[in-house]
Amino acid sequence: QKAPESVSANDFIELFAKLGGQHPGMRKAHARGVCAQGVFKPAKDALQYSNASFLTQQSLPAQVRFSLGGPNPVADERTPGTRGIGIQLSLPGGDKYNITGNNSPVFTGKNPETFFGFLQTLLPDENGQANPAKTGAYIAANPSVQPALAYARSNPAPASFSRSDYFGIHTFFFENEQGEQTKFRWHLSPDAGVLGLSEEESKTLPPTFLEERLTSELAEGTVSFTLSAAIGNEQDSVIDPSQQWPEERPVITLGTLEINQAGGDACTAINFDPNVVPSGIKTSDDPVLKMRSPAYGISFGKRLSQQ
Ligand code: HEM
Repeated sequence: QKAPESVSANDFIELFAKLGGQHPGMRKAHARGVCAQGVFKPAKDALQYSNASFLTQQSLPAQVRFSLGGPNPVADERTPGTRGIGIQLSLPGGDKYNITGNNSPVFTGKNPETFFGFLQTLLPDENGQANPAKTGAYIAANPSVQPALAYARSNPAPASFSRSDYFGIHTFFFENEQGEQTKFRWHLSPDAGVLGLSEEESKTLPPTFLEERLTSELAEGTVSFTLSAAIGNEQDSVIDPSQQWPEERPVITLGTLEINQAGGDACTAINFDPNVVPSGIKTSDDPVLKMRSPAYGISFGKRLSQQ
């Protein structure tokens, strides 16, 4: 029932394989997904907090990947659970800004150890069976996993990648000319509105429908999202991704993401590590955010060499 004292990025990669099998050449998490391309049009609101030069641009090219959480490359898309987005903006001068989030505002645990301990309870027992009692006991003993699990229970499977919210979860900072920092958490919301899949509709769909649905939506027009940022207060946690900030925080618009094409493999060679940020944006010391760099790096290296 206790989280391990320490875990490494490689421990995660090995645990993902134990939970979901070996899938050479695939991402070790969020294995199922679809590439997309579009443009990001920055809004000017954040210029009051940040000297990030990309905010003054009209439009930036965006490489995108929508995905399902977990290591299973043929995961059933009709079931509720994690959906993700990776966005890589290319800035003038060659810098990149990676914006990678999930359809939950909170993470399953206050640190990598707590998340790891939770995942370990999902491994089959010596008799090859799942042990929900073990998972239940762990959840009770580790309250920081509870908000994310509660959110997941109330969140139906999205009807489309274009009809889900995505959240950055971690705290980041805007930084201005004087080096002053303002903490924020980002949220990407679909301009067509959030829409969950009804049970009835899910019965009529094949296990994989999200790529085709996105492609047909794009045949009819652009799919767009608004990226916004909640501005944190003194007391809002910087390092704990399991704690949601209060709803009433002021929100500013960062820009609009317009997707205009999907499919292909342009995103295969992209590592959407969210620690890659341009000047004017800073990462926080959230230990989960920090763990993502080495974990994504290992997965990226392995999958590009067909491991
Ligand atoms: C300890 C915590 C975490 C670990 C160990 C982890 C691990 C991984 C790994 C290994 C990949 C595959 C990377 C690649 O091969 O390119 C991945 C992808 C991804 N992760 Fe995480 N992750 C963690 C936390 C998070 C959090 C907090 C979020 C959401 C805010 C998130 C969202 C995503 C998304 C959206 C992708 C897919 C990116 C793509 O399409 O390439 N992960 N993660």
